[in-house]
Formats: sequence, C-alpha cells, structure tokens
Amino acid sequence: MLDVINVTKTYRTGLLGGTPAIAVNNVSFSLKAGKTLGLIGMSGSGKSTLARLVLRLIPCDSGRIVFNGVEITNFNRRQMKKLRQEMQILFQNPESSLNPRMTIGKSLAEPYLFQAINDKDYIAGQIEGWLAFVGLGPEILNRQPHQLSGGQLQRVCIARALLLKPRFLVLDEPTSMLDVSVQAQVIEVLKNAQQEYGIAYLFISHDLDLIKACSEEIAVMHQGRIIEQQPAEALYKQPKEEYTKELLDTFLNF
Ligand SMILES: Nc1ncnc2c1ncn2[C@@H]1O[C@H](COP(=O)(O)OP(=O)(O)OP(=O)(O)O)[C@@H](O)[C@H]1O
Repeated sequence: MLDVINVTKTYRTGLLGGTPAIAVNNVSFSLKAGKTLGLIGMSGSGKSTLARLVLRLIPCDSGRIVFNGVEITNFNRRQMKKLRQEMQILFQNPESSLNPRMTIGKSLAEPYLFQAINDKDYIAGQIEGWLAFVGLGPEILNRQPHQLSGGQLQRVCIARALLLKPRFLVLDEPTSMLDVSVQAQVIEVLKNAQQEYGIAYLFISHDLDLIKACSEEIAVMHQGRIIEQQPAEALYKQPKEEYTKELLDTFLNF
C-alpha cells in the first residue's frame, strides 16, 4: 500500500536560512494494507516529520513516496485534495482537531459537505452508523467539544477519520492524553476499524508496551534515520542496535 523510498528532509531555521538541520535522513519503509508499523524513538528523532512527509503535509527534499502503486511525491494541491480522504492523521489532542464552536454533529457532517454530498438523511444515517461503530450514541451530536470527555472526543475524531474511508492512517500518540482505562477502549476501536476495513497504520508512540501490543513491525528512529526495523516480538527480545537496547531499557514498563 505504501512505499517510502530514501526520503530526506532538512529544516532551515534562523535568519537567511540559518544552519540546515537534517530531521529525516534517507528513510525507507513499506507498509501493507491492514498492518501496523510502530515508530519509536526519542523526542526529536524525526518521527512526526516523517509522518508529515508521508502524508505530504510538508514536501521532502529528496526521495519518493508511492501510495497504492502511484507515485505521489510531486502531487499538486488538487491531486492531494482527492487523496486526503485516503490518508489521514489522528493527533494526540483530539480537542485541537475539532472546531470548539461547532457541534459534534456539524464537525462530523463537514467532510461530507467537502465532498459535495448534501443529502441530509444520508449524512445523518452515516454519522449515526459511524458513531455506533466507535461506541458513541446520537445524544452527543448537539454537544460542543468542551462538553465531552477526552476519550469521547478521540472517538469522535476516529469516526470523523473513518467516515472518509481512509486506507492509511497515521496515529500520532493517539492515546497519550487519555486515562489508562480509556486508552484501552480507544485502541480497541482502532483495532476493530483496521480489521474491518483493512486500514494500514503508522503508529507513533513513546509507550513501548502499547506499541508492541499494536504493531506487527516496529521501526526505531535515531537522529533522523531508521536504524533498525524488526517484527515487534523480535525487536523486544533481540534488538540489533545498542541504541535500541538503551531505548527499551529506559522506557519499557516506565
Ligand atoms: N518546523 C520545524 N522547523 C525547524 N525544525 C523543526 C521543525 N519541526 C521539527 N524540527 C526539528 O526536526 C527534528 C525532528 O523533529 P520531530 O518533531 O520530527 O521529532 P519527533 O521524533 O516527532 O519528536 P517528539 O517525539 O518530541 O514529537 C527536531 O530536531 C526538531 O527540532
């Protein structure tokens, strides 16, 4: 489904472009439909930048991104608009993903209107179905984001992403702001969605236990590079790189 090939990104900060800093350095990986690739690494190792590159939210300096057999590296705005439905991101703070002044119902209807779908009964039926899928009832539709719990809000964000029928979803610390009990419920919803719709996930997290439980393969980022990638069990049992060992020792069961 997704092939990322030798992708590099350099940020230039400061006056007149300043000193270039390589955030993502010659990174390659592949992801199959219905599978999860976990992405771990210390803060600043380049995980979020890599996710943004893959989603084409920022341009890469070099390298290629192939999605469903089509090279999208140089897709223009119009081409990307179509693709946005298929490639989405779930952020750690669901509140920041929703308009605070809009009701939940309006936020969920918005993606249909963007697609020029105007049939109100159809939209209402679809929204109700997706809400049920994520374990929420229609009573929340008239509420505003501040009237929902963190877990409910993240479910709304998942429903909003799912209703566009994505094939690839970046999960950027999707449960880090939630209580442990709620975390498990949100992960369950994501697992169900993956099973039912064959969605591929790139799962970024600092929670190494969670990422192990959710990913078939795990890639370790260090200073902008993927320094090792292995099936989840193997990586935790026999990390090849010293850096991975240190990372696991520091953060496992933290
Ligand atoms: N917009 C930007 N402009 C300049 N430098 C940036 C920008 N975004 C990120 N960086 C730098 O790029 C490097 C990688 O950052 P990135 O956010 O991708 O890391 P990360 O692994 O996702 O970190 P975290 O786990 O803290 O979210 C860091 O050195 C960061 O300071």
